Amino acid sequence: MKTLSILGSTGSIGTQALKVVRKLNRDGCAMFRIAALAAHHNVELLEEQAREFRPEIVAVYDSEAAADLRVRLRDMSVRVLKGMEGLCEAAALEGAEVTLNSVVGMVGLRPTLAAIKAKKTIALANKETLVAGGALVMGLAREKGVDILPVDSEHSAIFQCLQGNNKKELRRILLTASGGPFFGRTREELEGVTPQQALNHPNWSMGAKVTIDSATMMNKGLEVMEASWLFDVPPEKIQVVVHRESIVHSMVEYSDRSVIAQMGAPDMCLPIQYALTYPRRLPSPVEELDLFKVQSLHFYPPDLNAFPCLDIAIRALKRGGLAPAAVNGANEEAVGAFLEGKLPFMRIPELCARAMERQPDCPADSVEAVLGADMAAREFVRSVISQEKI
Ligand SMILES: NC(=O)C1=CN([C@@H]2O[C@H](COP(=O)(O)OP(=O)(O)OC[C@H]3O[C@@H](n4cnc5c(N)ncnc54)[C@H](OP(=O)(O)O)[C@@H]3O)[C@@H](O)[C@H]2O)C=CC1
Ligand SMILES: CC(=O)[C@@H](O)[C@H](O)COP(=O)(O)O
Ligand SMILES: [Mn+2]
Repeated sequence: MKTLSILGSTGSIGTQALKVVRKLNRDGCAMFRIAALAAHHNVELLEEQAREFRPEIVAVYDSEAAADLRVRLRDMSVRVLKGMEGLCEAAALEGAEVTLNSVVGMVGLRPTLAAIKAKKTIALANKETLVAGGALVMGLAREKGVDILPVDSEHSAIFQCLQGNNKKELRRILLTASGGPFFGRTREELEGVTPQQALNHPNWSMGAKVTIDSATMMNKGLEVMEASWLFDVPPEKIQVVVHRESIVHSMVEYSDRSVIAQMGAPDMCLPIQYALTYPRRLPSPVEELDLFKVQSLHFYPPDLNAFPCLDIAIRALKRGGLAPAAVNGANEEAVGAFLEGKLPFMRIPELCARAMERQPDCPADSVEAVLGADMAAREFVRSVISQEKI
């Protein structure tokens, strides 16, 4: 029996994680107990999940929503917590062995650190945590002897390709990117795209923020940073390869030029389940890969002119310090504004680049420093939007 805390249980990754748990428990392959659930404000779904999985605590970031949930669950013996404190308590709950962090955004940083301090194994979907606070997270994980198991599909693929091989003999990582809904378009053709068009990912059904990141290719930039921290590989050894079908989830090349790929149907249940059952491989709800149906796989270099976010993120990683936190904060704010119709699509990269330039060179050596850079970048984006009355 493995006991789990799931942060972001109402989201795309969170609900698929509960699907995996439900199926494995029903099949009797592995038994999971859910000790804690957490989300922002979706109390309808949290109530449903709490009644099904009977956790000890449910954390709701929004205070009013927490009060509402407390009333809804008054017939149950469950503690309903609120705010960042509640999120951190859910992440570090005594008795839980694995904390799945699948909240979206920088808000995931403190709970990740709280879980590592409490020596939980971390199943990490929340890439923004590593992008902005990679040095803190990986440093603390090393100090506490805690495993960070990747959930992001490409990183799970790389992790799987590394099993049984010598990391010292790794030559490079080939990180695949779908290219998103706007693959093949020029920069000019991207000027007027709408949120509805950008939310139309060709291969994956995901939350809104990561879907827009895929459309700008900032997602791949964030993933280069995530891979660099997770596998301790410099940016020069990570090559982004556009692969339209999202069947090859990533590859690693060794010194002898052997390239090992991890493939499968594009379904997040697979990497989620591998992180939860690692090192075991159990039957999953993922459909069989039918190569006769797929027939051909395509690979292209990324177009950095049409998708400058990828280049901005790689430059931030090379610069180091608080530059990635600034880019990430600006991106979160700009993506939110784009989704609300307040910012044109191609201004996302422009504002991220400007936020990075404004960020002084300082080490990312404390949570306060990282959150400060994040906040400054967000304020910068907000001030540009309000001054220009976009
Ligand atoms: N979806 C996917 O297939 C993939 C996602 N990822 C990464 O996983 C993470 C989650 O993505 P995804 O599931 O798509 O996102 P969703 O938008 O679908 O879900 C986000 C989850 O985070 C919760 N949340 C948001 N803000 C807070 C907060 N302040 N406090 C507590 N909980 C909060 C939401 O709660 P509520 O519902 O109440 O708002 C929801 O449960 C992201 O970092 C993404 O990049 C990585 C690879 C694939
Ligand atoms: C499923 C997953 O891991 C996403 O992060 C995915 O990679 C997004 O697709 P892109 O390759 O288009 O960014
Ligand atoms: Mn990914």
